[in-house]
Amino acid sequence: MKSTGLHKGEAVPGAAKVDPIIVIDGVTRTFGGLTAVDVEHLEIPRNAITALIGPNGAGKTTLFNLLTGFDKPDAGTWTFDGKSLHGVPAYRAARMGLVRTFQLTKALGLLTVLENMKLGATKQTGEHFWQSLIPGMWRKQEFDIEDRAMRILEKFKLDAKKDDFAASLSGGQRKLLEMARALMVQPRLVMLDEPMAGVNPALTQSLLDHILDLKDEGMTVLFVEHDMHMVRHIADWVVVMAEGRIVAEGPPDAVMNDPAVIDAYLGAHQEIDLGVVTGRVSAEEAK
Ligand SMILES: Nc1ncnc2c1ncn2[C@@H]1O[C@H](COP(=O)(O)OP(=O)(O)OP(=O)(O)O)[C@@H](O)[C@H]1O
Repeated sequence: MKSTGLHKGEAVPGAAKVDPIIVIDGVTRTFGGLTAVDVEHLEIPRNAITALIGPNGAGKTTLFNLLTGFDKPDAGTWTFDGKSLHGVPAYRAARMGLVRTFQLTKALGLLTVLENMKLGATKQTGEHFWQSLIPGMWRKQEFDIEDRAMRILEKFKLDAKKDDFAASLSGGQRKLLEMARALMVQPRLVMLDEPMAGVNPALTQSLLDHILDLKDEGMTVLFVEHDMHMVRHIADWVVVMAEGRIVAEGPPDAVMNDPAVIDAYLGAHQEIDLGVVTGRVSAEEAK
């Protein structure tokens, strides 16, 4: 079910949300003379699926990197659940409940699927010196982590592969593993960078279902995607970036029919099904 009634007032860039989980103010990031991100104000609605779209080089990944502590802005502030995340490194953001996946998957090929999952767990008692002196406590936690990992792997139908090296998985299975691993920290916000890129059509539906499940389980999802079918299908809210700025936002149908968006982004691809551009749909199927 699509979530509606997410914003207050008009659906214009910077629109206030009824219950925002992320609030961004004046965030800029430049590389030399290039302004990659220049976001005046942006709110991401809680317990909804928001798509961040825009042409190549619009600054989507850079914004993801900033929000998750993988990069530092030149200026600006942002909060997650009312707490400032400025200067908070990625591992601490993950502990606070904000995790992300990458455009190119970061599953560690020479670790098994289960080992990758265990690495995703934070707040490990073993990390604390004094607690690590009580071995029983550590073992109990190790058991709980493995138990949780197996439950998530079962859901993602990767349980039979738990002892396989991540390198032996297909591209799509690696994406599933990356998403599964992100869930090890019991996040409140999951950020996915191009979850569909390189995913074999056979796994597409299962990936979409997993993303929809995250919302049903109470999580918030923010994802970057070039596949407009997917955006239309699962997004409750769409934010459009071009040249570092937010140029439009609103419910998917309204945004995708907005002439400014068509100019800034969809223009060149209007006639082509983007599934064809990403290789998910053949030109014949798109007709
Ligand atoms: N580390 C960097 N050093 C220099 N320039 C960078 C760096 N990272 C990003 N840029 C530049 O910043 C701009 C925004 O890039 P970014 O990767 O955020 O765009 P994007 O919207 O994610 O694009 P795509 O859809 O192609 O992934 C681009 O012009 C890019 O070349």
